[in-house]
Amino acid sequence: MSRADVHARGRSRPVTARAPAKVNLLLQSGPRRADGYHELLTVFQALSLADDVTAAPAPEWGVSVEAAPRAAAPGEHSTGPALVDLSGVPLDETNLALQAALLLARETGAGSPVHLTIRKGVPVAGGMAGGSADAAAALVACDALWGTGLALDDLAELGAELGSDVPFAVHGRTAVGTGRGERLVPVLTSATWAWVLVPAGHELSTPKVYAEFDALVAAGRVQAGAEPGERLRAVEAALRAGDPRALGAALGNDLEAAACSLAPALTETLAAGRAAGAVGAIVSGSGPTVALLTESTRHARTVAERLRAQGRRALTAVAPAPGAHVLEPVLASVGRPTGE
Ligand SMILES: C[C@@](CO)(OP(=O)(O)O)[C@H](O)COP(=O)(O)OP(=O)(O)OC[C@H]1O[C@@H](n2ccc(N)nc2=O)[C@H](O)[C@@H]1O
Ligand SMILES: Nc1ncnc2c1ncn2[C@@H]1O[C@H](COP(=O)(O)OP(=O)(O)O)[C@@H](O)[C@H]1O
Repeated sequence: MSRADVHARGRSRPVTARAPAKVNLLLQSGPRRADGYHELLTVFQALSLADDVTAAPAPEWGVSVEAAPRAAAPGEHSTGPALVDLSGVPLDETNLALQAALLLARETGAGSPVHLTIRKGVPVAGGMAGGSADAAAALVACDALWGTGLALDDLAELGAELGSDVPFAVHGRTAVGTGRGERLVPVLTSATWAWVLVPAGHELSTPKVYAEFDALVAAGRVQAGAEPGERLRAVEAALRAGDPRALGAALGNDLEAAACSLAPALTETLAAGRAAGAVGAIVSGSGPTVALLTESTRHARTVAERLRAQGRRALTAVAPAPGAHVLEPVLASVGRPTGE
């Protein structure tokens, strides 16, 4: 494609894209590889909890962040700000959304400077891949703004250079991830799954959690990647059957012991989630968000309310959600996830 074609297909107005947070229904980790990454067998599921990124033509490259407005939950009459702490989001060239825009510009030769505005609904450093969602949304928004017209697979491949979770944020839905998590195969599920997310109010660093996992494996306290096929089959069967209790029983995360070792209060949060009626409770990815599976959206609201009554934060979300996609202007203000 020539540069002239690219500009003819691009847009002159700002473009907003939305990309989902994720939970890992299953995360099995082998030992650390020579390149420093762990070989994973994971099942990702994308949530209605999401970040939006607006790309607007600007004199110079830049990024800013604000809290996403929250839609009214059913039965509520007003909306309010999302309770996401934005202080952990870098506003320099280490920001994953800005890195994504610069990478796409470099690879295609098409881009001119943009200012990116991130509206965050996903807790930062919470094990829900919010930074990866921002990178995926920036790729999709800039692709539309500049008219580069890359296929989703090409955007996902570029995204893998920025982080292992970025390809999944591009594709969304439910998928098995292998390699370092960047190689994806979709999983069939026609059911809607209802989640409650309990943010911890502090961050956990992904590299530190993997390092703690290595230490626990070396000490013989955790096994690296036991019985991968069997556990994957149980998750896939529950997804196909649309059975929340079966899926709740099949959830598993090899990083959970490491996350609980670094943040011991998580053990109590997992127990509180089960006691509140969740059919499955798991640390999301490297944590510290706890993801609770429930039987229906109504049940999710009940579980969330029980947890809030104990003074905990609880967000509700449904899954699977689509991957990164452009929001046409009329839709940009609707469809926000609900929650406390
Ligand atoms: C644990 C998971 C589970 O989905 O998600 P989060 O909890 O961070 O959301 C992922 O493996 C995180 O993926 P992501 O956050 O994209 O990590 P990357 O930027 O690629 O890597 C950051 C660091 O994590 C470690 N890392 C990551 C992926 C992997 N398969 N093995 C690793 O050991 C490495 O120390 C690496 O330097
Ligand atoms: N756009 C972004 N949003 C959030 N974090 C970002 C972003 N860009 C870079 N980061 C860095 O990535 C780290 C991990 O953030 P995040 O993706 O939210 O969590 P996790 O890896 O636990 O899923 C943050 O601590 C921050 O330093």
